[in-house]
Amino acid sequence: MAAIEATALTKSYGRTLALEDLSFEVGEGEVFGFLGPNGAGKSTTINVLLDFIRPTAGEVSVLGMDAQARSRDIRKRTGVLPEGFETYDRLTGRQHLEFALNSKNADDDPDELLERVGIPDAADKKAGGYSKGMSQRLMLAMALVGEPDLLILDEPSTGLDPNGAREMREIVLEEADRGATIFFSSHIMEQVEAVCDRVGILKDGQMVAVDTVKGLRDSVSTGTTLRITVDRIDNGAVNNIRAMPEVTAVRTDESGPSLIVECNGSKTTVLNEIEQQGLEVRDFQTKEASLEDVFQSYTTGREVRAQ
Ligand SMILES: Nc1ncnc2c1ncn2[C@@H]1O[C@H](COP(=O)(O)OP(=O)(O)OP(=O)(O)O)[C@@H](O)[C@H]1O
Repeated sequence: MAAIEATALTKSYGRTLALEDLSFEVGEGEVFGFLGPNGAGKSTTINVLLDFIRPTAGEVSVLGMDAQARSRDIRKRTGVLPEGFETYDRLTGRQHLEFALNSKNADDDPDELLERVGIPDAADKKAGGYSKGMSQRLMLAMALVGEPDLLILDEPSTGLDPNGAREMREIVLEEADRGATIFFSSHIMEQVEAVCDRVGILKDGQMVAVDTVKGLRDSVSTGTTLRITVDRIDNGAVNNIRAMPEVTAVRTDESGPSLIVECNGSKTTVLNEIEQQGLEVRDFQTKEASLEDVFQSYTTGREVRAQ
């Protein structure tokens, strides 16, 4: 059973088409990254999954249940960290958690939850005095209440410092280990790259790519760039390497000294040829397209070449 199954979803707000014939599936236990530029339709999709808004057309099932007919049952088994949701100034961290525990009929220990999200001393302080990062951590603790089967995290790193962002990643991985499915929207590519099994890229309400990070990289990268540190640069050798069928470009960098070789074939063949040309290979690095490059390629149409 898929944890989320969206079929031909369309949502229009007047003349704005926020989602257009959007279909995708998230497997049970999967960590799925949901990327898209501002206005692509990410929040709209999440709101449809939770039945906060109704689609103009199409169907969604969440945890095997129809998102509209069974929204209460779905929300009981789902932890949500919504984007831009504000804590209640006059309630303490513990009171926020008690509210979440009651609504989920769960019996987690609020202190343990706050400890887990890194704000153990905040339990009895009013949320009005929390920093942005503390509020975000409290919201995460609320999402974790009751060991949900599905976690929907909308921009979970908002307001977090680098340590907070790392702890967030660790919690996502722990939850995945426990067997939860995680649907994770983010603009921070390192976060997505570090935790997601698969990534979907949304643009103008349509899913323009869905794959593993590696699969996405392979789909846009026009080749591999090798930076090879050699003992010296020899123009004759460089010309011979440039003439290899798998090599598309060679640049030299006197500092190093290094050769920067763009190739479409095996890097071993290139390295062997460099040695055949009498140069000594001292070190080499391979640079692949980053998820950032991939995102740019799918959302702006610009060609990608790893630098
Ligand atoms: N309540 C609304 N009324 C009218 N238009 C809306 C409404 N909510 C969203 N839209 C429009 O629908 C489109 C998708 O918006 P959505 O908020 O889902 O995008 P998003 O990918 O979450 O963006 P962001 O990354 O900026 O949060 C946008 O063009 C937006 O202006």
